[in-house]
Amino acid sequence: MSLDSIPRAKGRVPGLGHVPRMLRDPLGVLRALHTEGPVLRLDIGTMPVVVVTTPDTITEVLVKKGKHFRKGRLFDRLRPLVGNGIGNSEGATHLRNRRLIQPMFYKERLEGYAHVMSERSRMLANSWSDGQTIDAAEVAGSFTIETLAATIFSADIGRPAVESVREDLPIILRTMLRRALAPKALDGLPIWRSFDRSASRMRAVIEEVIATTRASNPENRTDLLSLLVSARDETGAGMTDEEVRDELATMLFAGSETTASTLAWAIYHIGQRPDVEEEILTEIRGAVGDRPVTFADVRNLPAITRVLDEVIRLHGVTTLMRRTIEPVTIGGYELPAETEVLFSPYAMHRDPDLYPDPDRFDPDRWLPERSADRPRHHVAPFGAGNRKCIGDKFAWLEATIILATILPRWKLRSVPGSKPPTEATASMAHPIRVPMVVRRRQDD
Ligand code: HEM
Repeated sequence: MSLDSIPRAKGRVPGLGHVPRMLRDPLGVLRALHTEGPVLRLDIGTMPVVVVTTPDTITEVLVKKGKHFRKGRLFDRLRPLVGNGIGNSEGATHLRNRRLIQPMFYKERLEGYAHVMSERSRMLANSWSDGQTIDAAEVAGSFTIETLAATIFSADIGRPAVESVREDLPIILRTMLRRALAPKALDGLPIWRSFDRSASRMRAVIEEVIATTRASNPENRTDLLSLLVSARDETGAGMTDEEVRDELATMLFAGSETTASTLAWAIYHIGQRPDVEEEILTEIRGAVGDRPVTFADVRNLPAITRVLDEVIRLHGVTTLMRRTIEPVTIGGYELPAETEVLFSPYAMHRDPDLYPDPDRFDPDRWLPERSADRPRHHVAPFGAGNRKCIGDKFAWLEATIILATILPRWKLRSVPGSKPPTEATASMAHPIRVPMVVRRRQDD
């Protein structure tokens, strides 16, 4: 069994395969592949990767034939950071640890995190001055990293971890995707050293905080780390320090850039669309008024949810991968064991066959009357199947609370003359800079 029958993607260079094309314009290539066929072969150096581009073939990989797959190369190469956390572990270990972690995202926990999110959103809103220019990408980046760290680590003992996360995580995120896609032969390059240094520093600091938490009555605390340290499986066994460290690093990695990018794009798009902004403000006035936004308010703010759903359609996760563990047929092609498979939620969500006028920001696509007939598997910003995102509700909660807190106080508009933000490729198609001017609303 070989991959020879699968059509090759365009733009292959002898020896390097499609790497030059991918590194030059990764997002453009991912989108272009959707016009080349449902199943394609891409060569990363000499390693073949099968790309699946349609909702049906992606669902085959993630759900219908999911048991024939493991996580692939992209995730292997994240091990220096996330070890064997649930994003990376497999089989019984994944199942056990996912079950132990899941309760941390139950409603009663989210209610508690919502307090932290709401308080931090008010602090942010109070920190601006009228007429100030901010970079919404930077603001969203620090806000989500610090809020995640504040919900993960208890405030008193987690400070060193929060500091390290704030310094090191952005360095790691900047280098991550390129490192994952570059051939292994390039591993020794000095450009990766900052990734390795930051990853090991962050892991060392997290280890220290775990030790302090274990020694400090974690049963009486409600932060995520204390919950992880106290969690027990059905045999009564808990997680080792190493497991806890890997799960924390996984949450920090999986939960920060993703949410930050969504938030920054939401602020940008709302600033471009006064009609959408007005709809949101009317809703906030009716549902929340002047008091702090709570967990219970979020379901009464559907106009914000529609904006977030549209933002994640336009600017979502760029690349995910799997590896076959045994021969399996996908899209009519037989893939042998150990085949690397790649797919892009970003490119799928911009496919004009699925979303007419795909580059247009149109939150009304998500109105019940316009989305009711859309097949569920055409929408996969958080993945699907047993590896679906565990933090989707956390992310939407945080983004909704911050938007509902800042928008009634501040009007945010792009700096006059500034160009639309460029999409950079990390795990998300995140905006590089989003310069915005903030104006106090009562001065309108
Ligand atoms: C806009 C925000 C987010 C997006 C778009 C997003 C997207 C995703 C996607 C697509 C996956 C599936 C990966 C795969 O199939 O290979 C995933 C998994 C995961 N996400 Fe998220 N995520 C977001 C926020 C978060 C947050 C806030 C957290 C934690 C606090 C989180 C934690 C995780 C974890 C632990 C996994 C691995 C789950 C497993 O393999 O069992 N994510 N995420």
